[in-house]
Amino acid sequence: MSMSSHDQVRPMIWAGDHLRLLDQRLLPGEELWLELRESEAVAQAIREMAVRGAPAIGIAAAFGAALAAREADGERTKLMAALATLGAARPTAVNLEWALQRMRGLIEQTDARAWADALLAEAQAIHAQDIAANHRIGELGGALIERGAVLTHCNTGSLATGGFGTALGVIRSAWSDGRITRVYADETRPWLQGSRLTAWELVRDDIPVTLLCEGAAASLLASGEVSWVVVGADRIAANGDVANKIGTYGLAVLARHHGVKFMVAAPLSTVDMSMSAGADIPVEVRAEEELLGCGGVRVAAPGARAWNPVFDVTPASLIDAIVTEAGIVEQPGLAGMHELFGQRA
Ligand SMILES: CSC[C@@H](O)[C@@H](O)C(=O)COP(=O)(O)O
Repeated sequence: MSMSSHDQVRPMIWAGDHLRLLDQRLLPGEELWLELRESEAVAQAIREMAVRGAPAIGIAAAFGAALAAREADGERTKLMAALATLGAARPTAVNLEWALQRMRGLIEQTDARAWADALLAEAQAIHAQDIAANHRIGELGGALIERGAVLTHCNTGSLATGGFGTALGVIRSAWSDGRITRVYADETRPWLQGSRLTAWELVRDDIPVTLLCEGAAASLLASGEVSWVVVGADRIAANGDVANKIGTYGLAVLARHHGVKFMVAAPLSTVDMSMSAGADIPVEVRAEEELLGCGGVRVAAPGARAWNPVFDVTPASLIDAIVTEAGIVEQPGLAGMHELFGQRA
């Protein structure tokens, strides 16, 4: 199935009795929709990055839980085991566990015979709420941007969420208000979410995008052209520390050094007030092979090893604003985070 330019991209669609999922590993070359009929297939799609991006994996897991409810046929142990498998698929983005906790709460409140319908309705609600949250984040974050160029990292757009995007939603919104002169996007090694996915989304929206390798970010920020670095998040701790795609921390250091503002845009489902500081956030380390090659072709010298952490933690002190659908925390710290989020997230 192909999509024409300007269609709203959705990373997944519930198709009556199964989940249709756009395989992000093949973009932009091929638009292949996977048909997932079992919860284990959804867990595998999350583990193997067919779907990625914190909110999107939470939504996919919710649909996976709905499939699991059908498979379990009223057997609580079976259903809970399937939810545990989904939850273990990736460790850093709290959105995954957040969505599954909503499902567990519902299982407690609902008669076993109604689990399948109730969990499906909840998954659809999570999906719709995420899209609405993104639009609000876009409005709030977009209004912070003074006219200038922005730099973003990884992919935080429609593909990484229910639709529209977090950091990319901010950029979309500020672009349509005429506040952005140019969008720079890091290519984002090793999965190239920037060059494959962010560029694909922006080009479809007729928003000009200029790619750079992460190593060029210092020179770009030194040039004075960029007014904001805008990124997403996989988990935000109670003190405002932020886990996001590897390389985000380096960008925040560079931004502070060059007097460039640094914004984190994320929905409430990414805020984890139970985690007191970023040091406690589990950081996923993926296979060495992902880094030793490119596009499936080995490029590193034979015998070389690789260290492949796929997220890092940016201290709150380097962040100027955390933007959520509930509002903005400026210069985030414990007090500001508690004032806005309390026990909500
Ligand atoms: C709105 S997406 C926010 C984050 O999930 C995003 O910046 C990111 O780090 C995605 O990492 P990925 O490994 O592609 O799942």
